[in-house]
Amino acid sequence: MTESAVHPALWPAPHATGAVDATVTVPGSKSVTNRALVLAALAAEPGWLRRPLRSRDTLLMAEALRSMGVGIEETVSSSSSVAGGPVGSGEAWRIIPNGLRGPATVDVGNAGTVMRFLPPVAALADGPIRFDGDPRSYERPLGAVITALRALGARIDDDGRGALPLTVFGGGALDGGRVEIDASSSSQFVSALLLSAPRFNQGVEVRHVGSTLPSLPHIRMTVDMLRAIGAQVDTPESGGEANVWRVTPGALLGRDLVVEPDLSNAQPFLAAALVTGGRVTVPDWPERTTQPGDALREIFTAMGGTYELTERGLTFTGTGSVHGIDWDLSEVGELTPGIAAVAALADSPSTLRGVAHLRLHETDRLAALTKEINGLGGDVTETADGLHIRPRPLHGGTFHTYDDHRMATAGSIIGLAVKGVEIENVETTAKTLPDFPAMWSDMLAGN
Ligand SMILES: O=C(O)C1=C[C@@H](OP(=O)(O)O)[C@@H](O)[C@H](O)C1
Ligand SMILES: C=C(OP(=O)(O)O)C(=O)O
Repeated sequence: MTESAVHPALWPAPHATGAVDATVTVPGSKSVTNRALVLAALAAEPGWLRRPLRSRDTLLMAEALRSMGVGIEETVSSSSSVAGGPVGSGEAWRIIPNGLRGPATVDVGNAGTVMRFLPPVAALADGPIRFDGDPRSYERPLGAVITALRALGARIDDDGRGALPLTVFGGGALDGGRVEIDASSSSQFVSALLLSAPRFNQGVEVRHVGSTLPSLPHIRMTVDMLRAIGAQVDTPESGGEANVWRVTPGALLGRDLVVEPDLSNAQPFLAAALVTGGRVTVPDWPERTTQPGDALREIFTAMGGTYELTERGLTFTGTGSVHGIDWDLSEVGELTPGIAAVAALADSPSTLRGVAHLRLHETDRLAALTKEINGLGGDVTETADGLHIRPRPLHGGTFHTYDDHRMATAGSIIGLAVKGVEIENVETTAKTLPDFPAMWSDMLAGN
């Protein structure tokens, strides 16, 4: 949780003078876009990705795959309808798989999906692939993936810390087989091994052996997307053993996929409806999804709002009061900063549990939320696996973000209700939502 060495300009978080009433079109899901890119790169034929998220994390993924030889053409599509529903004109990426090869250098930035999903892909490449990234990427856990890949036949050089930087010496193929992994610090370890596994000679059997496993919906997303592109996957839910996933080797199809809006990035806008007693509609909210953000319907309802899911999308309405909650967020950890921000404005205390692994996210999110909300006059304490939040009258001040997009959006939610909040480095939202400041102002202007 180190503060930025340089202090970029402060962004005065807009204060809401009344109830918001807006429709907010949210760009595509980071998690879906980056999985789709990996799967399309491993496929046996070209594929399309429509309405992909264009943000730092997804551009880093695309660039990394390109550097390994994959063709990714960015086009503006004028197609009026594709499988999955009408799309109108918009951005589309054509992905043309090719023989994966090194040498290449991959910049992972601070993207968990890039640093975890790509080393297995690199193991399939012909030649060395070096991985490097932001200083924080050196601290985020990766050791379990490195160890698992070595057990599956990969050659990897790292500096012995089980983290970046490292080089994967791809041999053009990987044996695969059975492997045990402790994924209690990130579900992305399991997703990483499963995503590339159809291309391993023996596929994979991954057994999670840790005490807890966070973000299960993200593992379900991996499995669903693998199946949709032609892979055979056995899971605990499909009658297999608990904590064991199996992927059979086989060719992947070229797909035409429309990316759903990022429901976790919809969070600050729904929160705005909740804390201002207003109304926000997010078009194209999927009826069925593995995205954890879908849980906001239930969580923000428990915090005092109501919602309607219609063909226009999800309309979330605040009632004017905001309540505290006692909630296990282990499945939906990435929603914690936004929930904590709303909880700090509630009429009763909250306990957020099950998210110890957030200490290893973009920053130590439990420490950062505690420090920044308390810096505005709040009363937050860290627990072993979460936060206790006792709402207090808050005052203005600087909200530091520690290069964490979700800290920036969390501070903005508080700024709606508290005058004089200034967000340090709001540009960090570019990780997954580059237009956030403009979208936020437009929402307040009722557009
Ligand atoms: O697989 C994914 O796309 C993600 C999984 C989760 O990671 P953790 O399991 O490390 O929390 C989530 O927090 C992250 O934002 C995205
Ligand atoms: C934890 C997150 O990202 P990453 O994919 O970098 O792990 C997040 O977006 O909240």
